[in-house]
Amino acid sequence: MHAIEAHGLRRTFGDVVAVDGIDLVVEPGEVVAMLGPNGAGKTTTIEMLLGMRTPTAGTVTVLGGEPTDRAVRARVGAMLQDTDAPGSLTAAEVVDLVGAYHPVRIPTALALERADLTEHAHKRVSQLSGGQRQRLSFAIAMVGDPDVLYLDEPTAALDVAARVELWEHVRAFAALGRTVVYSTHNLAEVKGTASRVVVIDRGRILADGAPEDVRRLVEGATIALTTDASATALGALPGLRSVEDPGGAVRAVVLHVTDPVPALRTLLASDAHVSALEVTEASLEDAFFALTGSAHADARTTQTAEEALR
Ligand SMILES: Nc1ncnc2c1ncn2[C@@H]1O[C@H](COP(=O)(O)OP(=O)(O)OP(=O)(O)O)[C@@H](O)[C@H]1O
Repeated sequence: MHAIEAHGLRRTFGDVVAVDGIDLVVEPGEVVAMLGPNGAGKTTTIEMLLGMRTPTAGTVTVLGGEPTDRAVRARVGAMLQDTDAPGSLTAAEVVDLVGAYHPVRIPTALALERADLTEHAHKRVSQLSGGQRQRLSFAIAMVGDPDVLYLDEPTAALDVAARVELWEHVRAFAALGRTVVYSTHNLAEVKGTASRVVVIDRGRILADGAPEDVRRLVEGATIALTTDASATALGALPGLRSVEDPGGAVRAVVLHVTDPVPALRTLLASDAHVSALEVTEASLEDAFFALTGSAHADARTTQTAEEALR
């Protein structure tokens, strides 16, 4: 049995097509990162997988049943972007309440511990900071010991240390063989956590596979170096992406090219002094930009680099 099976999922809001025909089959134990820019349709997709939002078209099955079935809901945990809990209750009381709904649950203290909220357990929700409230949402999502866990941009309000902790807890949870689907627009949050990445933009899936496979969808390399080459010489290089300290005698330069060899040959054949040379193959970030058409953003950067050299 698949953990999640969605076919032809579509959702419109008036004229806006938020989700435009998504097919997604997730097996138990997979950790899927739904990666996409703002407005890509990630939240709407998660809401439909949760049975909270009715699809305009398409079907969803979770753990072999309807996502709206009580028995299915009891085995699903969700951390959404804005979960409201009664401000007058303490964090522990809220987790307790949600735990009482689940036939199988973990102790409240353990859920709070996994969310690093133990020391704030007896604070009222209204007294928690934004990040602490987000961690409370994580504790709520975990208390029912779910088989399927959805996390919608779970680290948005968290500081760096809290982010690291949260991903450690997610990885430990996934290591138990549970299914996790999370949304993010932060590439750093794909690496090391997701076993699979689904790149989504304008309501459609653009790529779906292991992070390594998605990265391989784009060819190319990034060349970083420091040089005293003239502005004219730099301007003639292909794939110029950024120039640091354009007015200085020595500049840090980044190029993105399909084939690094001709660019390197041009550079090294010139009289310019080149140091700190680093060539790296295309990253997941490059793949993401290429797939989502955020290449426009790249073009803008290049233009800025060229303008900086003028
Ligand atoms: N309730 C709604 N009413 C009208 N339009 C909506 C509604 N919810 C979402 N949309 C629109 O649907 C599109 C997809 O939104 P969604 O929130 O699913 O994207 P997202 O990928 O989660 O974005 P973000 O990263 O910014 O949270 C957007 O254009 C959004 O404005």
